[in-house]
Amino acid sequence: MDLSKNCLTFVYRLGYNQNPFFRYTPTKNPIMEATFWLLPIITFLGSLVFIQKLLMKKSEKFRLPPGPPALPVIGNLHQLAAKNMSPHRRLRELARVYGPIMHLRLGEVPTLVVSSAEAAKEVLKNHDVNFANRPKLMVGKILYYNFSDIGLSPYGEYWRQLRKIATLELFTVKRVQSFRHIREEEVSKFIKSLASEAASGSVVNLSDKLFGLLFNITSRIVFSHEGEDQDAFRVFLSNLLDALAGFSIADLYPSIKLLESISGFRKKLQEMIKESDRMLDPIIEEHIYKKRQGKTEEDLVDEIFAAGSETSFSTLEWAMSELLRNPKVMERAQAEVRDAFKKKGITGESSLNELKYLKLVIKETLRLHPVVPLLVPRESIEHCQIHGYDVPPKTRLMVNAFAIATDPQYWEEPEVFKPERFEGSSIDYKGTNFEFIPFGSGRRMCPGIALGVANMELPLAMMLYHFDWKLPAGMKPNDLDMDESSDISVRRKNALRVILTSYASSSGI
Ligand code: HEM
Repeated sequence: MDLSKNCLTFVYRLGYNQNPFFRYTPTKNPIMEATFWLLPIITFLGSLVFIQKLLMKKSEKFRLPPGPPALPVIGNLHQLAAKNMSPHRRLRELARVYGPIMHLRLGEVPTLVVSSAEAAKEVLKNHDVNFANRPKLMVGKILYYNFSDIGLSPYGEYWRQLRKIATLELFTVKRVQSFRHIREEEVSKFIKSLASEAASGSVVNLSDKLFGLLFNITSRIVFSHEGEDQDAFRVFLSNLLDALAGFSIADLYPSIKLLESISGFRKKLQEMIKESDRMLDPIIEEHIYKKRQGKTEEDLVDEIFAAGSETSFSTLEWAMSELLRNPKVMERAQAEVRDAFKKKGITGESSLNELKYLKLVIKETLRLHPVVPLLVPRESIEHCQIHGYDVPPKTRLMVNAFAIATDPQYWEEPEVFKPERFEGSSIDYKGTNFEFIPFGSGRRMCPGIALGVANMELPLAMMLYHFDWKLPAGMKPNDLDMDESSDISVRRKNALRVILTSYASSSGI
C-alpha cells in the first residue's frame, strides 16, 4: 500500500489545498499532515513516553515558560493543528492565553515561541548569539548538501564567511543599483502585457503575472538569464518553503531517523534535488560558459533565487489585494504616483524617491502580511534565561513577527490597513524596532532587504500609474477574500483576479 500517497490524498480531501495555483503540491497544511502521520505510527512512538518522562523529570528543575498542557508523544501538535488555522494565527491565539514567552513541545522538539516586542528584543538582540543557530532541518541536510547555504547553515565560521561575502559583495546598495536596468526592462514588459489584457477587458490573473515578473527579474539577477519553466519552479518553491518550516514529521522527531524514510520526506527532498538540478543545471552551465568568456553581467549566487523571488512576489500580491479592498488608500497612492510622473515624466527608478506614500503602503503590507510570519526557525546554543524563564540548549525558537505586528499594545486598530500610521513615525523594518520585524533582526536577519524592496517599489508604482483597478463580476472591495496559504511563507490562498483599464494619460509604456 502506498501509505504516503494515501495520507496525502486524505489531507488533500480535507480541503487544505484548494488553490488552483499550487494544486500540484499534495498538501498545504504541514501541521495537519504531521498530525495525521502520527495516527498510524503512534503505537510505535508510544515507547518514547517512558524516555520523555525521564527527560521531564530532568527538566523539572528548570523554570520553563508557561504553555498549553502537552500530550505524551505528540506534545502540543494537536493544539497547533486545531481550528485549521495558519500556524502564526494559531500561535497568536495561544500566546494570548499563555503569554508572550511560551513553551511548546512540537513532537519531541522543545520550542520557545516569542510573541511580544520586548521578548523579541531579548532573544534577537540581548541573546542574539545564543539564538543565532538554525535547527538541523532535513531540507538543509539533503537539499542544501549538508547545510552549505547561508539560510540554514549552523552559526559558526562557515556561516560567518558566507554572510560576510553576501553582505559586502552581494547586497550592498551599489550592487542592488547595478540591477536597476533589469528591473526597469522587466517591469516595462510586464506593463505592456497588462496593457494588452486591459485592452481586451478580460479578467486577469494578477497573481500569475506578478509571479512571472518576479521570476524573470530574479532569474536575470541571479543567472543573468531569462526564466524558463516557471510553473515547475513555482511548485518547487512552494515545496521548499514548506520544508523550511520544520513541521515535517522527520523534523519533529529528529532522533527517530527511520521516520526520514518511512514518512517519504527524504524521498520527496531527493526528488526536489533532481527537479532543481533539471531546472538549474543548464542555466548554471551556460552561465559558467559565458562567464569564462566574460559575457555575463554581475550576478548573485543561485541559492538566493528562492529567498528573492517568492517573498517579493507574495508581498506585492498582498499589497495589491489590500489596495483593492481599500479604495481610499488606492486613490491616494495613485494620485501620488500620477502627480510625480506627470511633473517629471516616467524616469524609472529615479522617480521612486518622491513616492513617500507608496513606501508606506509597502511598509503597511509588510506589517499586516509579513510573508515569513514566524521568521526562519532558530535554535538556542546554550542554556539561557529569558525574562526569568529557563531556556535549555537546543530549544527551537519561533518569533511570531505577525503576532507582534498586530498586537494592540503597539498598534492602533491593528487589523486595519492604514499606511498613514507610519506617517511621521520613525518605525522601520531594519531590525531595531522590535514591534515591526518582517525581515527578522540580529545576526541572522534577512540580508536581502534592499533588493527585496527594490523589486517591489517599481512594479507597484508602475501598476498604480498605468491602470485603474477593479474586482471582477461586480465584486465589492470587501468581497475580496484574504485567505492565506498555511505554510511558513504566507501567500494568498486563491489567485488575485482583477479587471484593469488603462489610465487615460498613461503613456511611455
Ligand atoms: C519581501 C522580501 C523579503 C522578506 C519579507 C524576507 C524575510 C526574511 C526573514 C524573516 C528571514 C529570517 C530572518 C531571521 O531569522 O531573523 C530572512 C532570511 C534571509 N533572507 Fe530574506 N526576505 C525578503 C527578501 C529577500 C531577498 C530579496 C533575498 C536575497 C536575494 C533574501 C535572502 C535571505 C537570506 C539569505 C536569509 C538567511 C539569512 C541567514 O540565515 O543568515 N531575502 N528573510
